[in-house]
Amino acid sequence: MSGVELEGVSVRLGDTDVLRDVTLSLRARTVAVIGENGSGKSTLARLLSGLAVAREGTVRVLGLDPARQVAELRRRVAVVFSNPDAQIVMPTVAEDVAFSLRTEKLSRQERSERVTAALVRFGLAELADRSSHELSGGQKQLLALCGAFVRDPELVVADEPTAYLDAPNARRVADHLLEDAAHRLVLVTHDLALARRCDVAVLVQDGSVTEVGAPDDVLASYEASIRW
Ligand SMILES: Nc1ncnc2c1ncn2[C@@H]1O[C@H](COP(=O)(O)OP(=O)(O)OP(=O)(O)O)[C@@H](O)[C@H]1O
Repeated sequence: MSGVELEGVSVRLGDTDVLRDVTLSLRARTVAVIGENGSGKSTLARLLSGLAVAREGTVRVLGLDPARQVAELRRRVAVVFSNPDAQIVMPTVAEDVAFSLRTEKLSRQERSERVTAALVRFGLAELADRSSHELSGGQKQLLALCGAFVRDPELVVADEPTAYLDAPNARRVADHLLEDAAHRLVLVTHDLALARRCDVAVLVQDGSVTEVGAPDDVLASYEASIRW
């Protein structure tokens, strides 16, 4: 199965080339994307999710062109960003998770079972009937993850998914993302311990991908490059 293939990709936002001439072939199941603030990591995640468009070059995600095959991409790729408010749309927790299944042909019972299993998996079962907009920041992030995972995606693109979470929930989410072999993962993170748990790491510096390889090696280069 193909993963992520970028060839000579540039992305311009406003009058800035935020990504420049990025060529990347990712086949590993779990990939960490690391680098300094403003280096272009989120733009890379948005590119893979079809939310940013390449000005030049070719992008393939699971063999799909994110700019053209949007519906297929939405079906197979789940996206989790650090701000969960942007992803919560329905009044209650259970309704919000069910909303993620709206395009799947399921009986009422199948839908309900899938929602319940996902809520249990993310520790949200007791909050099922709560107002989704009254949750804490961390609970909202768990809900956003729940909505992403209930669709059984082939690839999860996650941008700082543990940013709002306390230590136990961060651990729980990291374990779901990293240890569930059912999906591939591209994980943008500043948490270097988390990056170390991935199969491969990608270092982004000033709009370019400067290193791809074993996390220990890439993290060593990153740490050596930081000017304190
Ligand atoms: N909509 C936009 N218009 C113009 N410039 C933008 C836009 N969005 C981001 N940028 C710029 O693009 C660059 C890369 O931003 P990006 O969010 O991809 O970085 P990042 O590596 O994810 O940073 P962080 O670690 O702080 O989240 C930054 O200089 C940012 O100011």
